[in-house]
Amino acid sequence: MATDTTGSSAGPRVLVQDDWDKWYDTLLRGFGGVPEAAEERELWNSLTEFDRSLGVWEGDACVGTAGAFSFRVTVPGGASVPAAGVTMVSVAATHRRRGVLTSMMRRQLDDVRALGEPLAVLTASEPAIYGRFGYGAATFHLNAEIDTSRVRLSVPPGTDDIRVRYAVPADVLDACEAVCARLVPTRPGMLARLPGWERLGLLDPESARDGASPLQCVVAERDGETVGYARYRVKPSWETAGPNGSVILQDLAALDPAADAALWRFLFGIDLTSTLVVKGRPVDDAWQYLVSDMRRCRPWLRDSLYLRPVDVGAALEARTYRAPVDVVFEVEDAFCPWNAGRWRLSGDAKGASCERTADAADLALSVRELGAAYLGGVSLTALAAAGRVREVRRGALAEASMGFGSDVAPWLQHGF
Ligand SMILES: CC(=O)SCCNC(=O)CCNC(=O)[C@H](O)C(C)(C)COP(=O)(O)OP(=O)(O)OC[C@H]1O[C@@H](n2cnc3c(N)ncnc32)[C@H](O)[C@@H]1OP(=O)(O)O
Repeated sequence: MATDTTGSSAGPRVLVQDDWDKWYDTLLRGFGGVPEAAEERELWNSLTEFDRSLGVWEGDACVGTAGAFSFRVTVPGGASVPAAGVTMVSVAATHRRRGVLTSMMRRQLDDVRALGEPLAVLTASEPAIYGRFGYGAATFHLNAEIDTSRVRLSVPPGTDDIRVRYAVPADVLDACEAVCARLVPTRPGMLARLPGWERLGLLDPESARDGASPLQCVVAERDGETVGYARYRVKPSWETAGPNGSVILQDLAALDPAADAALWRFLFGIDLTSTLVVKGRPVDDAWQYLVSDMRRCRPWLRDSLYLRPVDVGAALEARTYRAPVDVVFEVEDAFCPWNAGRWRLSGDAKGASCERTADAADLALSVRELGAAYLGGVSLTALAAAGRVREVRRGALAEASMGFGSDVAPWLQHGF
């Protein structure tokens, strides 16, 4: 990757430490200009990968920002694949719609390719921005607002063997991280933790609480071993008819069904509350199958991780396929033309090869659809029904769609 830090043209140039404050203030202003608490700002400064962060400057004024983190993302089959985590994208409102974002996306994807990362991933402030650059929505978040005064939870056998106890979040951080680390390989879309990122889960600025308590934490233990945890806030409310508080779940992880159910049972039962607000959960989260009344849980979905294959061949080879696939894809990729053309994918549950071919195409699609389907959460059949994938050889769609699917819903465990 280029490390030019001297460029004075309007093109993107690599960020240096001394410019970070100006660069970050440009980013904050792009998101409305509300200052961040010192601990949050300091955390993002420490996590910034300077050699892969870009700024666009006009004189000494920063007018564009874009960063990338060197993530590894779990793909179907359990491998952990290098992925650029695109982040901190903004363009000054004085310079919008002049191609500044496009110039940063161009430079960034060229750099990602040069680094040999097969994938780029991001979460989007607005879904309409990144499709043109080849990103497809690959994972979704389940959100809910559960009426815990009405909805009952039935728990599986073994739940009573779990002890749920309060803990200071920082005191049990290592044990919580160990739980997460065991879960990362089990679900496509999850990110392996980079050094320093564990602090994200402890961030607790007053500005983020909206009247709720500081972060609270419980751990689930079986025979003294930590098998899960939940971090949440409580927002009390006193009304004429009595207490009507809310529990706002930040994150929860558990190693088995009993530990998971014990944590949800705890959250459902916190005194003086009648609503459990749940955001950013996997779409197949187990609590849905334990509740007495799903309608009163008010579930809704939101797009979460957008994925772009930067090297189609390497990306398709990096994952496995739950049923045998032998299909030629005709890939359209206007923004990264090195991907365009025909690729033969041959794979199964053990491994895969994906090479350039002159053979006739079986399926035609753009790299954006390939990105959407890549983690197994969006089916190629569904995309074909929307006209986004075209079946050329009869039978190829069902074969590829079956192979690409994932039994476990892909999920991104936190934003970035
Ligand atoms: C991964 C992340 O960090 S997500 C965060 C993204 N940042 C934000 O939302 C902060 C606020 N918004 C901004 O800073 C800017 O408006 C940006 C970054 C979204 C766009 O920057 P710009 O420099 O204006 O984009 P640029 O001029 O390169 O636009 C390229 C194309 O995308 C389109 N586009 C840009 N932004 C949007 C949008 N929000 N919605 C729909 N289309 C958009 C443009 O219309 C243009 O289309 P065209 O090629 O057909 O003319």
